[in-house]
Amino acid sequence: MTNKIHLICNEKTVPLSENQTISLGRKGHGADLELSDRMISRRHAEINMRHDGVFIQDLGSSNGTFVNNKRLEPNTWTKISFDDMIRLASESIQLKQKEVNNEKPSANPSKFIGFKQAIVAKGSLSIGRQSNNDIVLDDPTVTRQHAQLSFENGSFWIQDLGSTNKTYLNGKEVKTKSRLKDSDTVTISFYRITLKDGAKDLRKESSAIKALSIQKKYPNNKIGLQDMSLDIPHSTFVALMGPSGCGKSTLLKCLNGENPATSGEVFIHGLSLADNFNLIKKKIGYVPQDDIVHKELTVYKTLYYAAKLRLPDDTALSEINKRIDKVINDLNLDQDKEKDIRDIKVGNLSGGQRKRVSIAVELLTEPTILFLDEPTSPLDPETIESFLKSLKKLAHSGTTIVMVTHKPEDLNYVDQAIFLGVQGHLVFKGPADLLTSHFEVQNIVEVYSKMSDLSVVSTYYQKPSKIGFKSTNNPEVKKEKPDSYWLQLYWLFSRYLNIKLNDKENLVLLLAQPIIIAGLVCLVFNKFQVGVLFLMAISAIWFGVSNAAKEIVGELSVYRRERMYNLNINTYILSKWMVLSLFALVQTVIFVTIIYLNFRFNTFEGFDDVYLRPYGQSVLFMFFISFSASLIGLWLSSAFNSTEKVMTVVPIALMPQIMLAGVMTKINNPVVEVLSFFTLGRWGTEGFARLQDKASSTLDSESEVVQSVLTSIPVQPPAQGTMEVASSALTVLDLYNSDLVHEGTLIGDVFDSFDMNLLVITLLNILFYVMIYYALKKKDSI
Ligand SMILES: Nc1ncnc2c1ncn2[C@@H]1O[C@H](COP(=O)(O)OP(=O)(O)OP(=O)(O)O)[C@@H](O)[C@H]1O
Repeated sequence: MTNKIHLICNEKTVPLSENQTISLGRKGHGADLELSDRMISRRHAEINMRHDGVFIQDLGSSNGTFVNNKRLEPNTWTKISFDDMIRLASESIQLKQKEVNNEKPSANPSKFIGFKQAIVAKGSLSIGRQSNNDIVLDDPTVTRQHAQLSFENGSFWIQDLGSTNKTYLNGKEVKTKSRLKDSDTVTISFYRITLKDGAKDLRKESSAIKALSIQKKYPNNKIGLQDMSLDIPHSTFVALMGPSGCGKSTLLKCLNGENPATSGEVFIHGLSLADNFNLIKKKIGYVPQDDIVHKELTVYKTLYYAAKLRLPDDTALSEINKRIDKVINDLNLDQDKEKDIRDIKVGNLSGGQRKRVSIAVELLTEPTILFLDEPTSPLDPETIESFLKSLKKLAHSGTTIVMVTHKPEDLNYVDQAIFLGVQGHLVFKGPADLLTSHFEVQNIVEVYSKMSDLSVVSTYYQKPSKIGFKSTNNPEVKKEKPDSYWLQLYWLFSRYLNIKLNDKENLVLLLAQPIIIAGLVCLVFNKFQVGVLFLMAISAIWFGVSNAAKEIVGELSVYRRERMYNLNINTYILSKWMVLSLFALVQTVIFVTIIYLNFRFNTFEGFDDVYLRPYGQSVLFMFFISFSASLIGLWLSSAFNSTEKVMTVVPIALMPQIMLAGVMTKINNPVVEVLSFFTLGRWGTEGFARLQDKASSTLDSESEVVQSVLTSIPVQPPAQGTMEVASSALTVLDLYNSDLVHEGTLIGDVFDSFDMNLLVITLLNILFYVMIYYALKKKDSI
């Protein structure tokens, strides 16, 4: 039996060992001593026993830590003794000396000194989120059974058990069972595991953000940020301010890895951002200036799909719902008792609520740091107050928040401020209430005006000391592939389909399009002819392009944010293409059915066999054109940065489809013909003509009649006179444009079959797919 110091709270007792830090926090958040009072912050306080006594420090909790009724300064160690009254919010804690049996190796080695012995004794230790693991890492981004440490053949080993967010050994993903040396570091989420120290939560050990001598130069040689260093402690709420264009967003993107610094290094909880980006990015929340939510989805669906796309695959629905409830509660989103906010569409929320939903999406993964770019700009003063109060509460319960703002009054809610002068100079970092005195002015507005003058800025510029710092150039940050392509594709498809189906107005318009256009075709053409086939091809192109043109550009902020997290470009494109194709199929069926029925039952007397045929193949071919045209629309949508620009270029993309199809005018110029190879208008019309001729040729006896009807119908202006309508033996192909489909053209007979038409369209699809891919990839570095 030995005497040991214990911490006692309610019925719980935790022994203290020398050099051991015990964390205290709210139940369910992985603290060593968990307290159930809701007033307790997630990471409330820490107690540490050293050779010279026992010390306590408050970790910036919302409701404070008290020793003998005196509130402790956050992040400052205070010595405590057996007689002290220690209180965390309303929970009392006592320090006591107790007699205990000598300990045996613990089941949870993270709380045990002999970590290596524990592995040897058990043979292997499981690591994961679920409570039955030997090492429990209570973090939503950790998989239930995440990894395993083992001792075999005289060596220690680490193996990832197929976790969603991976296990890293010295910064590299553990793909196969790997030998572990004493000097190695295993990282899972923000837990660092070494054979010497066991599992440690890095968030408790070092500053949240440390930037060492970072600089940003844009490719056009414009300086985004001048050399600067920063150190942001954990659980602080920081305002990032400065005149317009001084580099606030640039700094935010350097710190969160979206657009890394050109030189220098950023550390997040002691881990190099460049070396560990794939790990760190899962624990960073970032809400850019634009909302990162879809207006068509309800709040619940928004959070549900975000959870499905970001949390480990094995997260049960009950866990997801619990997390959704928690983030809604943390952000005070459920104040309206009349209607559950979960059921309200994001588009029907106020600006402040919408911003909170964007933040809620980010909080699902329990980020350790939250970057917010001007969240208060669109909010009214009343909303700002409650909004910033909930952010402050969030920061003091463990989430470091860096918020870009222009509003001086926001400083009343933050702990620290960082101020940038023009041209990216760091001119102030420290407690927010010292900002004006630092610049010897009366108010923040004067700080702004002083820091807009370059000559004044240089006197306040805080140039970092380079002593002992080795500069790294261009820390390359790579975007990661998703954890499962199929699952990501499934959830993206499902979310996008939901968005489209929820937009009822758009749905009605989509269905009205084929009815109106096909109706007009039937009205204008009293008999079936090549002009109808041409308009079928052009309508299919129109459906495809117009349905897709706004679909990427309209959600660029969501794309960029998700891409930073783990979005794969291919699954993204495919999810869009699949949903758009479904709509294209419905539109095509409606269109072809109307055309078919009209010309089937409304024929010239004696020419009953002249109508659109075969029905099935016509539907499939028109769908194929529309499906292919969706790619043109998606390419336009990915190549430009605003919906207005895309809508301006849509007609430019559509006109060649009409002009180069060979119906309006004969194609007899080699340059124009080469251009026509790249249009769906040409291959679509030609394909329809071939289908028609194939069907007519089976009519044997009537074939001449068929052909004569086709040729006997005058082509509508302006095509009059442009077609060969000379002989009654002509086919639709002849009517269409003999130069395009017969010998004597650049490519002669090579494409003289329907199958070849399909092949060319397929090749065009590949071309456009590659173009979309690279247009989207380019957005990574912007
Ligand atoms: N991708 C880029 N390429 C070139 N220059 C850029 C790029 N992004 C930003 N800049 C320039 O870097 C400077 C800082 O821009 P940044 O957007 O970071 O400023 P800001 O302080 O956030 O501005 P605001 O308050 O208006 O949002 C500006 O002069 C801007 O024109």
